[in-house]
Amino acid sequence: MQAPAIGGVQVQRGNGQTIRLSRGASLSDFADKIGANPASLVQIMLHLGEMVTATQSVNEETLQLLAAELDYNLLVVSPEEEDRELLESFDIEFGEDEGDEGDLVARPPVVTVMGHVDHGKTKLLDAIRHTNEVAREAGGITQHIGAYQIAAEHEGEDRKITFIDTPGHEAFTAMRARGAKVTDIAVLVVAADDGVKPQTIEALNHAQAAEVPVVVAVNKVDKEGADPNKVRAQLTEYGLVAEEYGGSTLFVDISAKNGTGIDDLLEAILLTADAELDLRANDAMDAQGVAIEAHLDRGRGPVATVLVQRGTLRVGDSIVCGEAFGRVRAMLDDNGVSIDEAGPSRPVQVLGLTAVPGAGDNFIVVTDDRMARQIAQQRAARKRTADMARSGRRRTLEELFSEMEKGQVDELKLIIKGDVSGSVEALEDALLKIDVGDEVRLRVLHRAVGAITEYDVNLAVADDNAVIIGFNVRPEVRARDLAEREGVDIRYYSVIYQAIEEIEAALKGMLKPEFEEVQMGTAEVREVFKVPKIGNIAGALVRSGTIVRNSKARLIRNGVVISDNLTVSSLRRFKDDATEVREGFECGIGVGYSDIKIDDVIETFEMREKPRV
Ligand SMILES: Nc1nc2c(ncn2[C@@H]2O[C@H](COP(=O)(O)OP(=O)(O)OP(=O)(O)O)[C@@H](O)[C@H]2O)c(=O)[nH]1
Repeated sequence: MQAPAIGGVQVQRGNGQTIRLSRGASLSDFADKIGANPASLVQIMLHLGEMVTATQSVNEETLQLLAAELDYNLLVVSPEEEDRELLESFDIEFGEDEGDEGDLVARPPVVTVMGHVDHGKTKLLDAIRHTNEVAREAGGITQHIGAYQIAAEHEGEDRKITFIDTPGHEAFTAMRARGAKVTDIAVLVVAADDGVKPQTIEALNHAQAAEVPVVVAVNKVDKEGADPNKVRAQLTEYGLVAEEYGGSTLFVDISAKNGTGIDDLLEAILLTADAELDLRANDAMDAQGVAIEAHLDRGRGPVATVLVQRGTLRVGDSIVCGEAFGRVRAMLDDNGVSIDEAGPSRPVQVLGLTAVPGAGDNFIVVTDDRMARQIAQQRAARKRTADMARSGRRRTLEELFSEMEKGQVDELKLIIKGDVSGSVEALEDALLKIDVGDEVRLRVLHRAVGAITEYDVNLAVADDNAVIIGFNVRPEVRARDLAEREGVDIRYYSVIYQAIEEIEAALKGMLKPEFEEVQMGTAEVREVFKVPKIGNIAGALVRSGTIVRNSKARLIRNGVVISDNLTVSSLRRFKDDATEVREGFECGIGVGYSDIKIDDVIETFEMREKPRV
């Protein structure tokens, strides 16, 4: 075959041949597929006007550009597709093999409760469980396993409904970010005395994006000043028109506190399920479903709550769940009662896995332990590669801005977290006022008070390339890990005008970041000592990295920055001065600041010059 020169480089052309690459692949991966030299692909990209290194993960557009140039038909596969293919290689179809029409039986709807803070999600979930106490099996006691099932009477029939027992859209978003579809119906809780709030809309957006029908629970109608009709009117603006107003959404007035209206709400859920969804599953096949929640129990080992979506799960089954596998040793239902089998829509706690799966991981019953182990191991290996590629995949603020300049992105999505509501609001207002013409827009996806949580990071992942702004707050440990894994950009500020200046400068294309903060170490304060002349010294355990004398430091309490601009002025191991103390060791740290409390975290950092891309 003729191999023409492109920009002076000889590469075999594809003649329309199809190749497949995973999302976030590098030029090197591309080169592997077509048996070319990675360096020559780098040169071709340069010729096409893009500077990328061979190992850097590149976006789909770039891959397609290269494929078109070389005459290959490129299919970029998502992680979900890759997993589907992995399972297919074991002759397993996830979520598809529902059998013939005749094999399908009705299954209960799976419901998630969402809504604004304090509007009563938790109270409602408790109330629903409570109304059903009579139906509980003898000997059982309420177990919070992440989901529960109740029975409600509907048109003279006893019908079951499964509720996901983690209120809020955190769980919903986390699962959606992992491609899992768990919820059939969303109950949107709106307090009648408070009306529609930002998070009400956010929750609604999540439900609509996932194409999940919504039932509105207008809560707290017992309260003085409650105005349920106002809630109906407000939601009309967002496309939720109540049935009594000529629309198709069911609104139910309830009081989660007094337990009124709960039966009507359950009825509305079943009516919506019957009208809008055809919820059926094959209960005769090997079980498949999703992990909802999992943890490591000291006595019992990994414990996972799974939702069976199809088939019947039985004690003794070999299962694989994400990267965990094992044989079902025992199953417990939401009353803590040991059961032998669980059919579609039933949540059960499973014992016997080798590791703790992640929420949103799928589980599958396979023919034997060996197959379960192989699938789990292949997934783990693939995830390691993907993680490596991915940490470079999501774009940083700087890259987003450069794409905005080129007109490729016209919206910057932000998630703002701050220490007090005043500052969060002030920051949001100020940011939204930045005027850089019509081409680019700023959109705030979420703002709240408190440390940066896993939810925030998941939201940034689900909404592709949102940037998180931490105003005097820091991420929780798990959120930090997740952000690192997913490559989500988190920006820290402690002065409002600085945040505004940087974002404004950036939006105008003038951002020239030269220094970045690099975290060196964190230490947890265990004790506080008073030392004459020096002040308070923290007896601390180094949690991560290394604490180095004279480095810059800040003090964090409950995820909120108490003081910035500190310096590690004294550092001691036992009675001796130390220049540095590593992770896992105890030491005495003085930062020239007296308001230190037990459980505070001392974070040290360094300003490093940013490598130019
Ligand atoms: N009067 C009245 N108070 C209610 C009702 N439902 C909930 N509350 C109260 O409202 C407050 C918030 O209820 P929660 O159930 O914690 O609200 P939530 O939506 O789960 O809140 P977050 O978990 O913080 O998002 C609590 O003090 C409840 O007692 C109700 O129907 N009537």
